[in-house]
Amino acid sequence: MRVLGIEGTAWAASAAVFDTETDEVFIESDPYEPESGGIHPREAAEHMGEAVPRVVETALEHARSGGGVDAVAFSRGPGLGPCLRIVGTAARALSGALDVPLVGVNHMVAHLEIGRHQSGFDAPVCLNASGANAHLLGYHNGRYRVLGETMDTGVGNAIDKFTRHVGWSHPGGPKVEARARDGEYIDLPYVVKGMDFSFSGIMSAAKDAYDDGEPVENVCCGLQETVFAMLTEVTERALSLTGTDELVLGGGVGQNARLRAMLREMCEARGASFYAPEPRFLRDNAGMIAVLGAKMCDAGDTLSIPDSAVDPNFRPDEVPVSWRGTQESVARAPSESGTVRGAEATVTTEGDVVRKRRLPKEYRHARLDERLRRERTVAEARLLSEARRVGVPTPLVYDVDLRESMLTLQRVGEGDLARALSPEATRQVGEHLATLHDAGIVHGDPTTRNVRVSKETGEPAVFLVDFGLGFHTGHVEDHAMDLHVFGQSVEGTAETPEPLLDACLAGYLDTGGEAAEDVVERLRTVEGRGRYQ
Ligand SMILES: C[C@@H](O)[C@H](NC(=O)OP(=O)(O)OC[C@H]1O[C@@H](n2cnc3c(N)ncnc32)[C@H](O)[C@@H]1O)C(=O)O
Ligand SMILES: Nc1ncnc2c1ncn2[C@@H]1O[C@H](COP(=O)(O)OP(=O)(O)OP(=O)(O)O)[C@@H](O)[C@H]1O
Ligand SMILES: [Fe+2]
Repeated sequence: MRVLGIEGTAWAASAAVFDTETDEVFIESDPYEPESGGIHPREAAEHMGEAVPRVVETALEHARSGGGVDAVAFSRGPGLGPCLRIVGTAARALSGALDVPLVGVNHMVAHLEIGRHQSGFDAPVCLNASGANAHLLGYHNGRYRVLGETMDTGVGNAIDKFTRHVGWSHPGGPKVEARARDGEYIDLPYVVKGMDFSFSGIMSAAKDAYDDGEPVENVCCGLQETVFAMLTEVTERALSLTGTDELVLGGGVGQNARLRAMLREMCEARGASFYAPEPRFLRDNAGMIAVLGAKMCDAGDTLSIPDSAVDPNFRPDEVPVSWRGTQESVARAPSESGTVRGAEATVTTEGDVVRKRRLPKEYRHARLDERLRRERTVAEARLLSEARRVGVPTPLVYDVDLRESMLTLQRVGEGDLARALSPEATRQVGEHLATLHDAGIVHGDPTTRNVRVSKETGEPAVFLVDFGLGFHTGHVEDHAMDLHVFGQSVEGTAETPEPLLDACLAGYLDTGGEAAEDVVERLRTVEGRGRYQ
């Protein structure tokens, strides 16, 4: 089968032909390059109007030599409405004229499927690092689950905003990469919440540093080291949570050599396999649309013209994944023998005592690494004790060794919640989170791996562990984020998440009273936020 792919969500007018027999992908692209500032939707659409017919013609010419095409696949979203509509119109017209099926592809899922296709991995975690997006996806229960994502802008857009501020032309990513090579690392805010993260604080700090006279190459270096360390950390957390040992990278920012080096190093250190497609498949391109289009077409997942509207806010977790088995999953049964390797630390159990040591992470800048290990060890020791004082079951802290970033803790529970999920247990998680929040504490990373379950007395009793990302706050948004992080971890790994999540919220509301109602309301906003900016 040969599939024609058409891409044009924002800047790349691109057409491709994928031949399923030879696995060859022919790509013809024509980028829109704004004269000044960022991507302007109207100008971008004008570019699509001119360039799409041209690149399509070139691709079709290529296909004709092989006998034509058997299907037309196009990017349905997410992206800029005016651009998407031009691509949609072109695709509909072509499928009609050539009398072949029409396939509507989610651009973000295409960014990850190309890596899965080329790597041959079964069930990887996927990091999409693109301009308008940044998220971690894993296939589970018939959908791609968002395990973590940006709480504000996409990673490329964040970098591009900084480069606009210093007067560089779009796109800024490659310029930051080049200048960072001559720079020295500077400290910038580092914000991760479980597997979610945010760029707004670091971007304002980077602009301020530049305005205050810090040499731009140093700001570029600090920016890359911080932003990519954040992405690598949350990726490692997703590997740890799901138990998988495969990672694929997608998206235009994936062209950055420093990001790829960090991810590769992190994977090597934990014995995971890493795959990054070559650059022509990382940046926006129609090749990835054609490749996923072929899989969808093969599964009979085609569109009638009336159902083929584009969707500028098309989320990857909305896509019914027709081309994969429903039993496949990114989640593996966690192993718990001897030394456990979390995302951050190595945990060794000796009788009733566990030693949690935050070993240096070679992938991140030594100064950043030292700062994070120290801050988190201190926060964890303090918050474990404070939580315990307000009545939340946590391990006793026996010893704190800051030089080694090591905590000696009481061993609690017989296993992780990930292996003992029940509505009774998640209800208790809800209750404990409400108690914590009422005391002005957030956990910061309440996943199913950071809750221990004991069944000594028959009924499950849960303990919260791993407060390294916790902090003091009375903000509704921070409290809602705790619930959101827990929800994402349950959805990404549980067989039937709904009753578990309902029980958690019921426990939260029963214990937390009126304040909890505000938090749950905010949770709905957090979940419904269209984060594509
Ligand atoms: C929805 C769709 O239109 C959007 N596409 C998109 O953002 O284009 P993409 O090609 O995936 O990524 C472009 C981004 O990738 C960044 N970029 C390109 N080369 C880079 C490099 N060497 N280092 C860092 N960033 C780089 C650019 O600065 C720009 O922000 C998306 O996938 O989010
Ligand atoms: N006090 C404890 N008692 C029993 N088991 C524990 C205790 N603390 C941690 N563990 C176990 O060790 C695992 C890793 O611990 P922890 O989550 O603290 O490390 P981490 O590296 O910060 O993990 P991550 O960042 O991936 O959540 C936990 O999933 C849990 O199974
Ligand atoms: Fe993209």
